[in-house]
Amino acid sequence: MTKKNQTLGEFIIENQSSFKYSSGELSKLINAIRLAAKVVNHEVNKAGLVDILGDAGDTNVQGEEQKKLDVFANEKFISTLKNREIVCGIASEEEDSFIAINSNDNKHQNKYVVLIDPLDGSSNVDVNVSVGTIFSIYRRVTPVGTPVTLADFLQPGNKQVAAGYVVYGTSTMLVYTTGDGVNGFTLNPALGTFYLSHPNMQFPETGKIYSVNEGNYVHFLQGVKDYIKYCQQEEGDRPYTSRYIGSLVSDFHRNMIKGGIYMYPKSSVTESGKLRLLYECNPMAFIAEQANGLAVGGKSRIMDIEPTELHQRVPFFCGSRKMVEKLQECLDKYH
Ligand SMILES: O=P(O)(O)OC[C@H]1O[C@](O)(COP(=O)(O)O)[C@@H](O)[C@@H]1O
Ligand SMILES: [Mg+2]
Ligand SMILES: [Mg+2]
Repeated sequence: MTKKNQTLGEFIIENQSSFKYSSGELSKLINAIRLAAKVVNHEVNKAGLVDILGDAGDTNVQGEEQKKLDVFANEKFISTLKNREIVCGIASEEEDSFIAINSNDNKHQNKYVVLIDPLDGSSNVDVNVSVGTIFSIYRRVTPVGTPVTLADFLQPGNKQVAAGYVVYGTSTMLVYTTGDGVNGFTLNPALGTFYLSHPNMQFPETGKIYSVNEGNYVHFLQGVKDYIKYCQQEEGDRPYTSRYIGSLVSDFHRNMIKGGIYMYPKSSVTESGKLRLLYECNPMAFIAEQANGLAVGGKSRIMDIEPTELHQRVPFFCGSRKMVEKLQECLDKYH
């Protein structure tokens, strides 16, 4: 029974039995993510006081300039998971390839792999605007006891066993699902404890907020342009309000609470869109669907896309059911 203000630790133990593969391993994994999130939160909160702002002076496999906090968060999540020997592999936005984790006895006994966007919204890091972390968890497909392979990571989103995000904002929250609804926990910084503050989160059926980088408008497909025009029309409960933080986690979180749609379409400049399927779109899609929302790439359900590459990008439309359906209606007219 979900009790408001239950600690995350209590919630994990209490809900372990409702998880069909429960052996305690996933609980340990979520606990490790909780710990790493607190370490990163501590650094983010005092970012201006320590030498952690600005560029790290390196580019990642996406060709993006890495921020010092990207590198810090990446190291913290990887070392926290590695040291606890609870995963057999990790893939990260900041790592070219996946990392195979050998347990001390070299027996690869663990059955979960984690895919992570250690710091989401990097363009906002230096300007004190909320950022996040995104994680996605799968059971491996290769036999336990053997080294993980790429196949363990290239699984469709509908195979996820858990997914979540941390938002480092005015407060710090960890929101996650194991396929049994979505729950949000707020960190009490004085106690260093996450408490259940948002039980059973649900996207409102519809909303009045649309989130898209309109700076790319001229490059969008006609169907997307039509939907944005629809949002801006003086009719019925419209025009909607445009809100775009530029951190997927923060835009998604606001829209899940208030009702809204987030869009990162493909365009003549970003042919496959910008967001990465495996550690941005799939985890957010799992949460959206568990919260009665929708997540599509256009016609296709994001979680049914068969991945082909670790860092592949896809167009992403996600949010309140009725708003995503209206967008699809606009797209269907042309494509
Ligand atoms: O600046 P743009 O092109 O609008 O892109 C913003 C989007 O890119 C991202 O920052 C990509 O994520 P990373 O910061 O993890 O690379 C999303 O969080 C955000 O929604
Ligand atoms: Mg990101
Ligand atoms: Mg990132």
